[in-house]
Amino acid sequence: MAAGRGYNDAIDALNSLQTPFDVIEARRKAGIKPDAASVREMRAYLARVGYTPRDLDRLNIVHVAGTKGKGSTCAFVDSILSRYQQQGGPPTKVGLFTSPHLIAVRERIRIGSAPISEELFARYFFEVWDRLEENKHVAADAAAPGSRPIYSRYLTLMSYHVFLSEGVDAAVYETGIGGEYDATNVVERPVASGISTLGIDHVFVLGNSVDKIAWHKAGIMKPGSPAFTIEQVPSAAEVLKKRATEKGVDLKVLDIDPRLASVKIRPDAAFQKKNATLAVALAEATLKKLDPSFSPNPEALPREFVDGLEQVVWRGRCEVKDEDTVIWHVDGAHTVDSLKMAARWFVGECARRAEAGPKVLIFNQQGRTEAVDFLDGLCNTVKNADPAGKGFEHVIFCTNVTYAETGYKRDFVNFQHNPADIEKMTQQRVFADRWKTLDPAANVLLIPSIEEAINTARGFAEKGDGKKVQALITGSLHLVGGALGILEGTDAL
Ligand SMILES: Nc1ncnc2c1ncn2[C@@H]1O[C@H](COP(=O)(O)OP(=O)(O)OP(=O)(O)O)[C@@H](O)[C@H]1O
Ligand SMILES: [Mg+2]
Ligand SMILES: [Mg+2]
Repeated sequence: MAAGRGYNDAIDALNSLQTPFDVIEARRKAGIKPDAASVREMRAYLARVGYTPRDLDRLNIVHVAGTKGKGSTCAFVDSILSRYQQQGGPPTKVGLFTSPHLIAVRERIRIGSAPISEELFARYFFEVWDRLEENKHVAADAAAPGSRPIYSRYLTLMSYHVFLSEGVDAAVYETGIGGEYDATNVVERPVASGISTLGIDHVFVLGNSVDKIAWHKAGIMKPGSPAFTIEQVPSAAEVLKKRATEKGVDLKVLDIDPRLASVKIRPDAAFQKKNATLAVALAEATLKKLDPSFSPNPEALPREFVDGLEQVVWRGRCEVKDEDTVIWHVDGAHTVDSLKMAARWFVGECARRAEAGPKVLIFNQQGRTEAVDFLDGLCNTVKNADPAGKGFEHVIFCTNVTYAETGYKRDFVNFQHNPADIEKMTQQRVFADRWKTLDPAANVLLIPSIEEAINTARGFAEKGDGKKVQALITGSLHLVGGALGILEGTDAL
């Protein structure tokens, strides 16, 4: 481990906790997946850091699982609760834990909606590091003495330490993968649980059908805590209902909240209204718990809710950035369904412009072979929206390597992918071949870094007739985070 104890040292130490590519592969082949032991292990680490699950009750946790919309829902809840905090509370301090990160690791742990500072991050990171070492024999049956949690679990563990140390009294938690065996599921008495839209993702860990996936997500519902979800596909809805009954949980299935009719939800799309509906219910449940005098008004949302929903900041999702020669559309969608959604949003934005130039796609998704099937919906949605059936003119597949010269930004170092695949652009070649069959008219390019991909798109504007290029950057939050970092520099956080 590095000798220093600054932020960069913390990120280096954290990166050392990534499971390397060859270990991931070996586990995959052996069929090893997270199970109940993963949560026992988290509890053991929690004990080594000095906490019991009872201590987490002080955080009044709102817990959110789902395939898509978790982060957005959490951001809405955080934003609403923050308005109450700003007026003197309750709550007095709001914490937000999300994943993955877009620009910097510390984004995952926020207080008052702002990522914790580098200084605070480094301090708490090493406090956890030292406590794990000092107490390495505690609960030795559940976690090997001297072992450390892997990357995402370490951050989860650290978030509890940060929030408890800083006196957070309402904390919004996004699950990492699934729910039942997720690191965040050490919480036993959440204030409320919410399950956002379910679909197919993380097939190896969670299973290959929506009902299997729903079983995992349902694992965050806890007896004694209210639970909410929104409309789901029937097979998912059924599993959620069944598991709620088994657990003795009263699961409320919410239709789009009619009180949102007068609220400007962005983007103006049904999926986002579902996220907002869920967020409103979760925020109401939290406020009821924290303030016995709070009672929801069934007719209209209070000002704090409206402001919280309308002014939420959730970067990298449906963002438009108007540059001199390029209009960038940036969205971190990375499943079949959410990419269709992103494509629809993109064509909607393009349709509003009378004078506009060629459409350019910058796409990547690293390490998931099934990602090649993400392309069909993306290609066809754009083609079908055009009266002449014209799709993207230029299609760029790049890696998630940030810079042409210096490689990855420290916060994006990733040992979990096969380095040879990135070097040879193996995955991008598969994407390119597929796109050529989907749209033979497209100019398909392979470009090694995000920086060069962005410059290539800018180049199309120079060669064009002065009309602005309309570019969509999508497929991966790593790609989108790297792109925003390049487009905005350090201001992106
Ligand atoms: N309810 C939803 N249904 C379908 N797609 C959605 C929904 N909510 C958001 N999306 C799409 O998915 C993208 C990611 O949204 P968000 O960050 O809220 O999801 P997440 O569940 O946190 O995903 P991740 O797996 O990256 O953690 C958005 O940019 C949007 O395109
Ligand atoms: Mg996900
Ligand atoms: Mg997320």
